[in-house]
Parts: sequence; structure tokens; C-alpha cells
Amino acid sequence: MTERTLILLRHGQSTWNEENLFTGWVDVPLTPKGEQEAKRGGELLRERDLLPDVLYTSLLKRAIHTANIALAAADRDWIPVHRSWRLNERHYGDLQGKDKAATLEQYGEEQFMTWRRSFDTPPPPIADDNPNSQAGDPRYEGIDGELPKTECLKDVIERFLPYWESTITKDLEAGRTVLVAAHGNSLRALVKHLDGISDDDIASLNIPTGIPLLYRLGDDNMPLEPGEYLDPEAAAAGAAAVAAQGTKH
Ligand SMILES: O=C(O)[C@@H](CO)OP(=O)(O)O
Repeated sequence: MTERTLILLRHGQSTWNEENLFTGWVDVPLTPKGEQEAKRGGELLRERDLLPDVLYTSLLKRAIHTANIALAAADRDWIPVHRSWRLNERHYGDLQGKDKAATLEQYGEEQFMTWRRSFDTPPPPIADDNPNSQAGDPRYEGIDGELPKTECLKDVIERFLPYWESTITKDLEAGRTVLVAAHGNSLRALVKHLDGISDDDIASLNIPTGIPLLYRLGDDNMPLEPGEYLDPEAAAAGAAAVAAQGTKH
């Protein structure tokens, strides 16, 4: 059996992470701190000799820039890249652009957590004329199916896993080290699948920004051992910070 190497990387801190706003498909840039996190992520890959052969990213610049910075730090700028909307962050519907703490205060913790972390209840859909809607955005012209107006985690799994199975795993099977640079909730969708996490338990799983998460996979493309954050201490602190986002003022 040959071991397959998969590295997951959530983008570094974005401007809307810093401002504590629901982001979803809104295409916001990294902050200087986010760029620094991405660089450190790439250095961790280089230090461990985990050199990606191929990159998969979303269509959003916070993931694209994170990958570029990390790959530059690992001296792997040149590897082939595949971009797909299927790796995009979860579409946050009408919450896109709204302040997380203010939303918690307005709707209460139960509703807030249902929208934020329940498996199958999406937030209300976004209107096409909302400035944070992606209606008419040329990058989604070729989308197969309908442009989402909101999504829950279940919807993300339904659009991400077919791509994982049909495309990303083919590179793993060819022996390539695969880097997936994506988002908090699209990576939660993949980790749920890999780690066999239940629909209820996935609510408490949070992915920190900018820290590579390494998986060694077997012939069935499932983990041989639990995933490993390359900086476990920073990962634990980062995940706790994501979990606390609703309460920050
Ligand atoms: O706003 C978002 O798009 C996501 C990721 O930043 O937030 P949350 O962790 O609240 O799902």
C-alpha cells in the first residue's frame, strides 16, 4: 500500500474575519496578519518536507492568496493549480456582511448557532439586489447548477464531496501530494467525511486560519491515522478563537 498525502489549509485571517463579519462568498482580502499566517503555513510545510505537487483552491482571493504565499514560502510556486467554486466557503445567505456579535444579540444564541453551525438549517436566502450577493458575478457564469443564495453545511458537502471523489482523489491516487487551500466551512465538510464525524458532533469542530492540517490516507482515500496540525498549540488556540467569534465585541 502506498501512503497518500493530503494537506488542508484554511486561508489566513481575512479583513472580515478581523471585523467579525459573516463572509461566505464575499471576496474579501487577507489582512497583513493573514499574509503572515500563510507564510508561516508554507514554512511549516518546508520544515517538514511536505512539498505539494498540486494545488486545489476556491474562487475566492483569501484562499488563492494564502496558497500563493504558502507555496512561495515552500519554494513550490510552480505547481499546477485547479480552482473550483465547489471549494468556496459556505454561502452565508442574508447573513453575508452582517456583524456576528450583533446578529447573536439580535436573534439570541439558539438561532445564531442554528444558522452558524447546525448541519441542515441554512440562513435566510440573500436577495439578488443585496450588495453582498454574487448574482451576476462573471466567475460563476459556468456554474453547473444554480448559484446558491444560501447554504447549510449539508449543502456544502453535497457540492464538495463529488469533486473530492471525482477529481482531487485522482491526484492522490497518482501519488501526488495534494494541497487543498480553502475555507472554514468547506474544510469542515471534508474533515467530517474523512473523520466520520456525526451530523451533531460536527457543530463543535472549528478550523483555525493558516495552519496546515496533514492527513496520511490509505488506498480507500480515508485516513490511516488522525489528522495532524503542523503547529498543534497554535491550532488549538485558533480553533477556540473561531468558536468564540459570536461573543466578541
Ligand atoms: O463568515 C464566514 O464565512 C465563516 C468563516 O469565516 O464564519 P463562521 O466560522 O462563523 O462560519
